[in-house]
Amino acid sequence: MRETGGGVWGFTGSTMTSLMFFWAMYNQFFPYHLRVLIETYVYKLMGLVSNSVHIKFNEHSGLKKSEAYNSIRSYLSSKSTALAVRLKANEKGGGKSLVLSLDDHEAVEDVFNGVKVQWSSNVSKREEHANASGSEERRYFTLSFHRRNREMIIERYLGHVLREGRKIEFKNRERKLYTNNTSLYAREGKWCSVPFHHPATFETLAMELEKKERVKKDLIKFSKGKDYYRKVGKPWKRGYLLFGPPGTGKSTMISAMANFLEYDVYDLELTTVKDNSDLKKLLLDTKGRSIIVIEDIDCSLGVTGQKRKTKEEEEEEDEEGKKEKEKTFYEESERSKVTLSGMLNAIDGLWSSCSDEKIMVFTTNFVENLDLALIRRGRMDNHIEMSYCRFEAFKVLAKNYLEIEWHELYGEIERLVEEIDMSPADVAENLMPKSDEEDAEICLKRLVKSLEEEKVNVRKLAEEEEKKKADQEEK
Ligand SMILES: Nc1ncnc2c1ncn2[C@@H]1O[C@H](COP(=O)(O)OP(=O)(O)OP(=O)(O)O)[C@@H](O)[C@H]1O
Ligand SMILES: [Mg+2]
Repeated sequence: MRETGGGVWGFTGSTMTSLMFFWAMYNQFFPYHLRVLIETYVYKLMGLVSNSVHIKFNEHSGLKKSEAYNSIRSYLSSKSTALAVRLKANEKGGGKSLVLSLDDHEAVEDVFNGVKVQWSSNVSKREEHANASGSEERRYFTLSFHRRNREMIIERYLGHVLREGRKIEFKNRERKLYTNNTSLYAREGKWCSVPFHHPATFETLAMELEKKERVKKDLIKFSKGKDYYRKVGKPWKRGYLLFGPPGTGKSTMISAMANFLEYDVYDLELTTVKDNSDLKKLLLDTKGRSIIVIEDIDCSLGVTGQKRKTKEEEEEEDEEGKKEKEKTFYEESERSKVTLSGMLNAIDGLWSSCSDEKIMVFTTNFVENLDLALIRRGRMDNHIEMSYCRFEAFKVLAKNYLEIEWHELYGEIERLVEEIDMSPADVAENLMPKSDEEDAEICLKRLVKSLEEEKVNVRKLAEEEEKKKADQEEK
């Protein structure tokens, strides 16, 4: 692909300047309807004498922005940054970086399977009516090629351009965190988004390496599984249940997953969902390549009928007990009328009605409180336990917070963390230097002290428990 702003046509710089001057004058002084008439006849004349085929791609199709136009722009931007002389710079991520694209009235050549095509970026003024965006400028790309290649270009090249363009668009887009929390910013029953910039990655996530690798492999398999899911007749979705005590990294893991796959995140706050039908609408209103998260789902399941039951409890369950399942998730919340069955329907309805790549994640501190129907495989396919900080996880945290791989205190710390249950959040807090004077040794010693104190506390509690038991037995 090479730049054809002037050289390809064999024009000298001054001829080019004259042509551009002529073009500007033409746009300035000829009324719109006259230009349309002239252009129609010029095109017709050119069609009679030329072997070229031209396809026009408008920026707007009807009231909407054309997705094809956007994909073509992204495709051409990847080509033209290296070759075009005149580029346009657009801000991305609130001005943090720039995306370059082909400037107006600029053209570039592309080669596909040995066939040359030319793309030009055009803009014309339209005084009569403003277009859908309210602007009076009408932008479009024109693809020109020899008529003998018509079939190949239309059937293969265009598909290639749109596919590649979409990939680039996806990479360049600003990722988003959506919320339906009305008390924050969203309108009731609607998503509202902010830029998603969480720094967590799998490298900084503290957990057993083997488990971490398993999760990563699972995610890669899922994201590349479009054809596989189609082959086996399954909607392209996957559910994850993250469970474990507070501060073990469940929320951090979600951010790491989103960063790893470059997905958007939808944080679904069930308490603000009015009823089952609103829940369904919200879920259907989510885009593909996203993670839909319901945090602390155990807190939403205060209804006894929804808990996992023992055998005796199951036997005791009468008709009334069964009806409990239809009770709202949020008895304490007067607004939400979302029920368990509504939730199950929304999840299944969502998955079966749109096959975009979507991941749903539930987190809970008390997995035993959840209804089996909610977390059965097929709904929540992968159950991941986030556990207390053991030595492998500690090493990751020490690397993150202190930038060290080894220290003479490691032996003692290994013995302690394997014995004492301390969450990665608490370990991380101990490892974080509190001032510039604190070095790695001070932080590690603080951790050792904390772990030993915890050990004493645990022993004391166990002794008290035993004493209580003994007292009760005596009575
Ligand atoms: N496994 C981990 N790896 C790295 N950092 C962690 C991990 N677990 C916790 N942390 C640190 O502790 C903080 C709290 O962790 P996080 O919010 O992910 O825990 P959680 O399991 O979601 O807790 P909760 O059950 O209370 O929601 C995080 O901001 C992070 O800094
Ligand atoms: Mg959390």
